Amino acid sequence: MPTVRELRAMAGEKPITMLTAYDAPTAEIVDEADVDVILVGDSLGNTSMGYETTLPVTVDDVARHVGAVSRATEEALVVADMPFLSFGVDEADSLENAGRMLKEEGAAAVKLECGPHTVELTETMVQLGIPVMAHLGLTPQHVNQYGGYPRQGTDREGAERIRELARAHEDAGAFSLVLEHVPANLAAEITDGLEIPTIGIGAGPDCDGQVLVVDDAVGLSDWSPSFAKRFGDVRGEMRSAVEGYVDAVESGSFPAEEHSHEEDDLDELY
Ligand SMILES: Nc1nc(=O)c2c([nH]1)NC[C@@H]1CN(c3ccc(C(=O)N[C@@H](CCC(=O)O)C(=O)O)cc3)CN21
Ligand SMILES: CC(C)C(=O)C(=O)O
Ligand SMILES: [Mg+2]
Repeated sequence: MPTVRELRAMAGEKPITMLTAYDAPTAEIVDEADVDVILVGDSLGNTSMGYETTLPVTVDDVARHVGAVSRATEEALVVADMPFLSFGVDEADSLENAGRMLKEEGAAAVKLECGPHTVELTETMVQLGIPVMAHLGLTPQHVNQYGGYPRQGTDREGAERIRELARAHEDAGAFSLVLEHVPANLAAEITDGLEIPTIGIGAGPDCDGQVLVVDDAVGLSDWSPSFAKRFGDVRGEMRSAVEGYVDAVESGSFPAEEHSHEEDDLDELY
C-alpha cells in the first residue's frame, strides 16, 4: 500500500498508476490489479449520476462513494476529490469537509482543483494532517469560465501561470500534482522542475504517472475525452449479458431447474 510518503518517493522512479472508482466492486477490481492510487473523482457526477458537469456534486455524494471505495480497497491509496465550492469559500468549512473524508470515510488524502486561492489552504490542511493532491491545468469546476473543456497552458502566459502555481503548491506541502489537458512539453517541464510526482491526464507521456476516469479506461462510457483510451469493452460486455437475460426470460429458458427448487411437503397442497 503506497502511503503518501511512498507515493512522493516514486517521482522519477516508477510510473504511478491512478484510476477513479466510485463503488465497491470497481474499487476491488482496480485494487486487485495493483493500481497505486484510487481517486473518488467528482467526475462521478458525469459517470454515475447523469449530470452534464461536476458542479452539482455535493460533499455528501463524494463522502458516500469514498466510504464504498475505502471499504473495498486493501492496498491502493484512496483519494477524495473535493467537489465544487466545498473548499476555498470558508476555511473552517473547507477543513470540516476535507476532514470528514479522512475521519469518517477512510480516505488517505484529498484532491483540490487549484488556483491562487488554494495555496494557503493547502498549507493549512497539510499542517493539520490532511494530505493534499493538487490539480492544475484544466480544472473542470471552472467550466463556466472556460465555456467548455479546452486545453490549458497553450500560450506562454498561461503556461507560466500553471508552472508558478505548481511550484507554489509543492512549497505549500502538496504530495503530488494532477496535470490535466496541458501540452506534453509543458507537463514535462513542470515534472522536471518539481520534487513531488506529477500525474497526467491528457498531459503527455513525461509525467511521473497517469490517471484516467475508470469508465473511460474500461470502455463503459458512452462518451470520453479525446485524450482517453479504452482498454476494454465493458459497455459491450454488459449489453450482451443484459440482452442474454432478456432473451432467456422471454424464451422461458431462465430460470431452469438448477435455479429453482420444490418442497415435497407442499405436494398435497398444490
Ligand atoms: N468520462 C469522463 N472523463 C473525463 O476525463 C472527465 C469527465 N468524464 N468529467 C469531468 C471532466 C471533464 N473532462 C473533459 C471533458 C471534455 C474534454 C474535451 O472534449 N476537450 C476538447 C475541447 C472541448 C472544448 O474546447 O470545449 C478537446 O478536444 O480538447 C476534455 C476533458 C475530463 N473529465
Ligand atoms: C479526472 C480526474 C483527475 C478527476 O479530477 C476526476 O475524476 O474527477
Ligand atoms: Mg475531479
